Amino acid sequence: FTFAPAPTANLGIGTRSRSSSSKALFMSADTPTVTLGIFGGGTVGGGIVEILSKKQSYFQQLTGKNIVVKKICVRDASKPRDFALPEGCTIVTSYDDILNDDTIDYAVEVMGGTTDAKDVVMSALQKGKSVVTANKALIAKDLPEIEKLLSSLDSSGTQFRYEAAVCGGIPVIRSMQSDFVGDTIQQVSGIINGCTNFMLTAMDRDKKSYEDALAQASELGYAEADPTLDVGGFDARSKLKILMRLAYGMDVDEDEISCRGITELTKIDFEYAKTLGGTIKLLGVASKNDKGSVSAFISPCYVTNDDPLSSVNGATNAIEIVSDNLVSSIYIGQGAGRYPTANSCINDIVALAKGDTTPLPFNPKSETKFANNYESVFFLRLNYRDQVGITRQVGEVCENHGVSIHSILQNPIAKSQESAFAIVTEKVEYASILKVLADIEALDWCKGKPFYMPVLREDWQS
Ligand SMILES: NC(=O)C1=CN([C@@H]2O[C@H](COP(=O)(O)OP(=O)(O)OC[C@H]3O[C@@H](n4cnc5c(N)ncnc54)[C@H](OP(=O)(O)O)[C@@H]3O)[C@@H](O)[C@H]2O)C=CC1
Ligand SMILES: N[C@@H](CC=O)C(=O)O
Repeated sequence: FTFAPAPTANLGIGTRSRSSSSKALFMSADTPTVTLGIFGGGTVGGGIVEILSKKQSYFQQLTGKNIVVKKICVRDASKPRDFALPEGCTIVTSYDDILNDDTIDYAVEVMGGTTDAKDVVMSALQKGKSVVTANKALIAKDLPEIEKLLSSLDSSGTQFRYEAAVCGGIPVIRSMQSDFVGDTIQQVSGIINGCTNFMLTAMDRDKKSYEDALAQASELGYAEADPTLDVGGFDARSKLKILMRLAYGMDVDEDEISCRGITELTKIDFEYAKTLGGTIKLLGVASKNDKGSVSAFISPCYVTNDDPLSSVNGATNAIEIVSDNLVSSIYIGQGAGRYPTANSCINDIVALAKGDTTPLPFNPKSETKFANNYESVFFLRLNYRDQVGITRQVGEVCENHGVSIHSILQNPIAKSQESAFAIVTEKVEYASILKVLADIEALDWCKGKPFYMPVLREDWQS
């Protein structure tokens, strides 16, 4: 390949640029090169390689450098890849092939997991390689340790970027790192898992079964390697934890965040949601209360049809940030999939190659406390064996825990042994709802675990 020499602006800022030494790998003998080692050649890794190939000369103009993928580390080197290997790039299976290669400037970690991925990221940083990752599970777990390492490094040119880790293609990390300095964030909420939003849309709108919806989401590259992380809400919880750190400077223990995925949802919940004039979305919500502490949860939520979130379908994500100055900012875009996610990694890679440093220091650690409770209107669904006095007993249980009932819905009973009705409460504490549910579950007519979900806006019926 021969390209015209690129402008030489920005050379050497934040990177260890060199002149190229190999014609096969490098496009021009006198254009500096930044060399990548990518850990992972799957959905995201493949997308990064494809975009880099497609926009190679544009990136050269933009950064003044050739951005070259030298090695891709995978688990199984013999597996066919669905992307073309760049010329001169080799597939390797040992992390050290990248980590110990001094000609590699940036490590891109897109293999997932939290054990080997952590070793790879820490080791790359220690060796002076800037790191770009899409791994929310790792960041949610280990960002403080990574930051500590970063601050101990001699070279401020060694950077760590993770735009793709939250909501795939939406540039929300960058925005939260740089656009809210003069603002105070009160609430961060929204649809932050593409796989489950795709599934809920497929089940509700397209009448697909849960299994078919999940199979299709996996096929399209939306699901995690272990889809339990998606359907169980854990992937969304990792992202919410990262957003909470950026919004409030707090490091909450992930396990403290109430986390319910979409596995408890049944057809009847969608039917009742429809009767109420809305639908169901898996949401992450972190909100400051009037005492200054922050509560958070991942849960299916009832959303009215006139709420903007109700029409966010497929793998699209949407995050609303409520803050004192900007009031409400909504970010909508593709939250999962090859190109949206790779696009965010590419933005990080190109920013590094240009010599940009991370917009601002990460939000400094604050003393903000986590409160494992929140207030909401709740939707409850109870499966029961029909008998006299059920609604009276439910009313009594609610009264015992100070929970006021707003309405009760019951579709005509088709099978007396297998019926379900729904209750909508007034605004109450989550802790009270848990007590109500425990008492109801102990009643002899109650079949299985009652289901509950918050109703998104407290003014939903006013
Ligand atoms: N897919 C998406 O929409 C998004 C994904 N992410 C994150 O990006 C990361 C990658 O996701 P994705 O591309 O979908 O995952 P894939 O499962 O598609 O790809 C993972 C790649 O990593 C390789 N790999 C996995 N484990 C190892 C290991 N121990 N040693 C060497 N190579 C390994 C695999 O090798 P092999 O091919 O040989 O099996 C594969 O090439 C994850 O952290 C994920 O959470 C973030 C946002 C969106
Ligand atoms: N599995 C994740 C991928 C992106 O983060 C999702 O579906 O959101």
